Amino acid sequence: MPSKHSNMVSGTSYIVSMLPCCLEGYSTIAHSLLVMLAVTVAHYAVTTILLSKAVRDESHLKIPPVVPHYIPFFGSIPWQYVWSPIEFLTSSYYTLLQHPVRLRLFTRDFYIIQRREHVVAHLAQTSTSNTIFNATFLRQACAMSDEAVARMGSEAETTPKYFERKYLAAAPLFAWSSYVVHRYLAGRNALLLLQRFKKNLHNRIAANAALAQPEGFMIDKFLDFFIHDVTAALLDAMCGKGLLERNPTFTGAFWTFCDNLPTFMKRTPRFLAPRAIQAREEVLAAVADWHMWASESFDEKVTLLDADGDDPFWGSKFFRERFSAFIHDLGFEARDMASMDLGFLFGASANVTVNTYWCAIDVFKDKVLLEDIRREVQGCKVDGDGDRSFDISKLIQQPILQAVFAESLRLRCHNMFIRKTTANPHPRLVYAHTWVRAHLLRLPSTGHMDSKVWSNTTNSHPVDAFWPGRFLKYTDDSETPRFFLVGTEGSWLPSGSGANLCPGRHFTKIHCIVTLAMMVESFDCDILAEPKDLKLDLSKFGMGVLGPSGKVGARLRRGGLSINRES
Ligand code: HEM
Repeated sequence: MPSKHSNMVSGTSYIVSMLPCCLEGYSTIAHSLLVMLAVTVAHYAVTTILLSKAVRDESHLKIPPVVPHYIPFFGSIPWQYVWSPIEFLTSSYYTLLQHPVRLRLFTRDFYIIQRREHVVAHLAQTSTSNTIFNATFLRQACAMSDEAVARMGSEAETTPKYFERKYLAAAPLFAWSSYVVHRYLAGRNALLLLQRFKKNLHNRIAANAALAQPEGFMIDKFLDFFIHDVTAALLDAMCGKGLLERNPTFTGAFWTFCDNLPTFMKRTPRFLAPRAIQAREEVLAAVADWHMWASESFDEKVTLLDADGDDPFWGSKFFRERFSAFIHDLGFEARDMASMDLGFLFGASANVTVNTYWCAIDVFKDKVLLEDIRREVQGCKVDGDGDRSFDISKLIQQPILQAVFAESLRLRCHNMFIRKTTANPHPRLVYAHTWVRAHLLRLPSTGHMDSKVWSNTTNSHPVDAFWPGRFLKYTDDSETPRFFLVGTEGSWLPSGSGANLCPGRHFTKIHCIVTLAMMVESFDCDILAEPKDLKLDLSKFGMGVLGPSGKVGARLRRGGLSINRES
């Protein structure tokens, strides 16, 4: 029987006998780690040298250099973008570079284009297309079927004969659809839309029973007023009354849908986002129901059209003709048509509502600004029309109203323009880089936060603070400021620029200014929010106007001039 002592000896000798083996194991690991470290450092060094070589090369045609990165296969993973996108785009290494760069992510290359002249020059190009974004938005956010999305992006589709594709590098159906939308939102059509919106909003404010209480009322979410009154007035103005009358819970579900854009774009599964997916189903069913009802109720021979060809069922010729073209001429499914119109309603309502909401917060929070705005609004009342109306063309020229609108968009609207290139870029970019065909470009609108453009010399109003004075200039001989955008070209791009410029940009301005005018006229409002609640919610960064991160309550009571219902 082995003694205790002999056990110890054999245990010790076992350990001793294992040592070389373990050390060998450790040294293999250490060796592998050293090799990996050497590879990553060498890879980083090589990509850094290539970058600086490319930057010094001043020949006209070159491909943007790859951003230096350590691990060959992974590429540069922009972690900072996830938790602080604004900081990433304004101060990270990539964006401080003065020329476009290529970001390699696994096997894919993305181009980041910074500096306003580069961004503007690229947006101006008709050889790039935003089809990739449109298709992804329709498929992932609006649940359009793969077949319909494929048709929208197909070069084989034909458009109505009257449409001649002239300048957009988009597939025929996208290009035609864009043309029709631009026509709907321009000239007299836009004026009619505005008149309907103004009247609807006026009537909704006049009919708001809670506002009629002498002591006013509190709302937990000030945004609810915008969702249920302002957005509803706009939806009625676009679609006629049928959509909301037949689907009374539409506005709430619609807002849940709009608010969840990132959820849909990330393809979050239903079990993680049941409310968002349910809301999307509800709004899609409502739009399909409105389509069905309007197409059954409208009779070409009987229905009375107004002088501009609009009818009460479809609300406007635009929706009626679009439905007819896609369903009857092109044979699209009713469900896909609902996705298409839902996408349009999103584009037409989400950003404009949130920006107007911010403007109201800014104005009601600052009593001096509120007085200035009330003075401007008073100066635009139409003589002899009681308290009912404003001279709109004068109203939208008011400097402080315009400055509030523009400053809110500068501060809160952060777009990421995603483009696919199809040809070489504009010749103006002589010292910039050009790129090969069919690559994705991402063009952030970081100019909005460029302190060289937006701050004064003493930096008394930092770029991340709301200050409408940035857009105002006082001339020597006048007490009244002038609204001023000169010098900010390319640094203020809420509506994009160039070939895909937002067709709703004029309506956006009028919507905001008219809504603000009606609100300051009709009621007083205390904004009940802590400064931390008014910080930007970055979850939708790159997708338009960002909302506040916290809950913003308000106390509203009728004030200013009371308004009567318009017939
Ligand atoms: C604050 C409000 C708004 C912002 C920030 C905004 C922003 C934009 C931007 C940046 C684009 C171009 C995207 C690109 O270049 O890839 C765009 C396109 C578009 N916007 Fe707006 N927009 C606003 C309001 C509106 C309104 C009120 C409408 C309609 C009434 C509208 C309808 C559209 C449509 C239909 C497109 C696509 C146009 C096309 O396919 O050619 N937008 N918007």
